[in-house]
Amino acid sequence: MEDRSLYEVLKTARLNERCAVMADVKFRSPRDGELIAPGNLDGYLDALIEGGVAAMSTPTDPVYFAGGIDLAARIRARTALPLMRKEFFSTLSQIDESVNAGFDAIQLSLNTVAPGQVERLRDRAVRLGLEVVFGVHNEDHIREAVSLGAVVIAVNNRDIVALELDTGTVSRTEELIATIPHDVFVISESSFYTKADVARAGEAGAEAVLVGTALAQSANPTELAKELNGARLWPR
Ligand SMILES: O=C(O)c1ccccc1NCC(=O)[C@H](O)[C@H](O)COP(=O)(O)O
Repeated sequence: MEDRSLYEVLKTARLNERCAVMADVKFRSPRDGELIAPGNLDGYLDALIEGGVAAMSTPTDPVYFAGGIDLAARIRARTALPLMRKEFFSTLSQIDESVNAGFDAIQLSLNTVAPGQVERLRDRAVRLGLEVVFGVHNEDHIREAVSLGAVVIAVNNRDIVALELDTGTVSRTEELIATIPHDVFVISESSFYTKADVARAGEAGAEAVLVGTALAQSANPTELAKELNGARLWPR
């Protein structure tokens, strides 16, 4: 029986008072161009695992992020860590596809999912056993996520609607986190480069950070992951 769970990773982080590091396996980004060559994927994943990342995500959008279900399947085959899908979700078939590809969780970013679609997508995901993370970028999104019964909220420090071309930093998480109920786990996403950035997320009370570009651009992703790991998580 599968026991991979992103929720469990976040619960453990809270228990141990240590901010977990999640790796976003992002092949390209609109801001930075190519990040991971598909030919280097297996070695890159092994380096992340050796570095002690607690979970992974991957954007499957082919247009802006050069991702895909085929690449996700390669990630799934290489690691037993919890794996979350990032996508511009709009159809129920994408949810079914996520299960078939072996994802454990999906992120429904409330600024990208069409109004009225969120409940349908969430209900299908829950019914099929996927964990659901609500992606937010402002207080309105947080209110909406809470009203939808969120267990996990991901604060994206950058604006995905602007394809993350903006200059958002962890300060967005610091500003918004007080409006998130204590019993909801928080992932702070995007713009993490240094140990000091992760320390700020931990001090704000985020159970995890999601790191993509910095790991992909690092000459030594294993060492960087180790360096980012272990930040103190302060109670909210
Ligand atoms: O966040 C989404 O909903 C999303 C949907 C489709 C494609 C990509 C998406 N997000 C990408 C990210 O959030 C970032 O890649 C991730 O936080 C890592 O950021 P960084 O460390 O700054 O590369």
